[in-house]
Amino acid sequence: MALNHPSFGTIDDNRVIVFDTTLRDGEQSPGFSMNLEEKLRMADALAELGVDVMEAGFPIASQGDFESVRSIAERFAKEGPVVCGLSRSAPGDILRAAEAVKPAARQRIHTFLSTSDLHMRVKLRMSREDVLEAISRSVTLARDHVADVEWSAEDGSRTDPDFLCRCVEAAIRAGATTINIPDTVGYAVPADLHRIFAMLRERVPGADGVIFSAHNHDDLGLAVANTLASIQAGARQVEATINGIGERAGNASLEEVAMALRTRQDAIPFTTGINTQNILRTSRLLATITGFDVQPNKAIVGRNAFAHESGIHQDGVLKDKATYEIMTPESVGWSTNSLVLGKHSGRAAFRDKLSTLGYTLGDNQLNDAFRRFKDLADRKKVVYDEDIVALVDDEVVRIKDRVKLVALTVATGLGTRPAASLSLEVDGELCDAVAGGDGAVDATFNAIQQVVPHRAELKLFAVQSVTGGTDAQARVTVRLEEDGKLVDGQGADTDTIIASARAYVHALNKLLAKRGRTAPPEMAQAG
Ligand SMILES: CC(=O)SCCNC(=O)CCNC(=O)[C@H](O)C(C)(C)COP(=O)(O)OP(=O)(O)OC[C@H]1O[C@@H](n2cnc3c(N)ncnc32)[C@H](O)[C@@H]1OP(=O)(O)O
Ligand SMILES: CC(C)C(=O)C(=O)O
Repeated sequence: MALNHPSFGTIDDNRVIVFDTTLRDGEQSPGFSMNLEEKLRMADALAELGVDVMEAGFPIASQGDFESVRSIAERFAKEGPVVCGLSRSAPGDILRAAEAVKPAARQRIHTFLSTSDLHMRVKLRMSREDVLEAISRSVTLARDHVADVEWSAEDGSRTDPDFLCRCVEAAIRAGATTINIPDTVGYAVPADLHRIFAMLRERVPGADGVIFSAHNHDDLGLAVANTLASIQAGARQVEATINGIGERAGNASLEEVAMALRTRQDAIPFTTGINTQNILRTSRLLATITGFDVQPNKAIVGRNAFAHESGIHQDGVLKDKATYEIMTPESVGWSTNSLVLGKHSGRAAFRDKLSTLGYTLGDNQLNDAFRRFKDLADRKKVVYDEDIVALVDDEVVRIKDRVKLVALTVATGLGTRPAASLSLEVDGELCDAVAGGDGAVDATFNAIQQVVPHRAELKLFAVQSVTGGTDAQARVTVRLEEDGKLVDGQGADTDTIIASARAYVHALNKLLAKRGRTAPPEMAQAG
């Protein structure tokens, strides 16, 4: 049956109202306090996102909170979401909330009181009868000020079912238009909430004239699942926060609930007014304002939510995105998905990355470059595009080399003379050498010179870091001069000494090429 609501008029049967509480429960996350200007920026973003109700704060909490709610209410004085202020059942709280939300075109007072035996006995020190009376008084007072009143049974999911029915009945009789049953401590499992909402709708007189609302905390990681179960049992308002922020482990994440509904229309056929393309932007704004980034694996808005690293997935996505993406990245505001190259990647993604970087390699070159890429990925946490460019440039120039670096070990330390032991393949023949030097690089170059004696002088030795971090690749340039001919060699590796050896060998290969491809390199005795 379509409902008639003071703020929304007739609400379609399959429409779920999104009640955003980022600025109230979200702000209860330790360290997430926002100042007035930040709250206003967030409020604008939430309005653009399309939330139906914005819980702007808890006006009695402080002068600052009152002014934030009041300013947000002024911001939406002509149109915009319903602006809501939270209050305990105390008259002072309710009057303060009423004053704060007053400028808004559509105003709501949200008043709450604990109903579980534990909370009533220990925290409130009130009897059941006291609580029932306080519910009637507080909701009546709130209704004297606004037409749209939400009442919440704090710790509702742990409340005795019969008593919960009596509390909800009292709130409806006093004029509440929305009844919220919070899982305040994140204790419930989906079946619990399903049972509670089904029970209230069946047993409480007047239940069909109000909106039931779900407000779930994530202490067991079930906030979103519990919210979806509540909808399936008849809740038509969901309370949620951007990035799932909120008291302790947080609240149900708004973006996850909205996208679960949109993606699984077949299972939960309900709609929201959320403009999903704004989700990422809103999430990022909140992270910027609070200084807390979401974790990379966070659903929908985490850096990895649409990133694929493993070869089998990347191959699938390149063939058809639907193989591993259940929604499009564009639908929530990402410009595209991403294939991240790492040690689990395969040739398909590597080839695709090379082609976006402008390289077309033959099969042999590709295989050699891929082997080196895997080797690099084993040693380096993140393989950036710059790493691939360095690696492929290195591979491409090396493909016809006559001298190849096969193995290198360097021993160095305080108080010992560095020694390098290496193996080179020269025109297909394996040659070993051991040499000392005035440093690890010097020893390495001396060992190379033992295998391939030459008259060339070292003119330049330059080391550059390809990316940041201690696991970054070093790109080394070596310049040699022989008989007035200058050659530059490049080498890249996460190990600076290996990169140096590669660069030196590369320069030597160029010298050999300049001497003429038929002339054999002067080779020392293998050994
Ligand atoms: C489940 C939730 O998220 S509820 C919202 C939680 N958010 C907040 O608490 C943030 C804002 N809170 C505050 O700024 C302060 O706690 C205030 C201003 C509300 C109250 O501050 P104080 O008066 O110093 O009280 P204090 O916070 O120490 O204790 C809370 C009091 O409220 C009472 N109380 C708690 N819930 C309710 C309620 N729904 N209705 C009436 N009284 C309540 C408690 O029993 C306690 O009363 P007591 O002092 O007589 O024992
Ligand atoms: C005030 C209520 C809705 C609340 O935040 C809770 O119970 O978690």
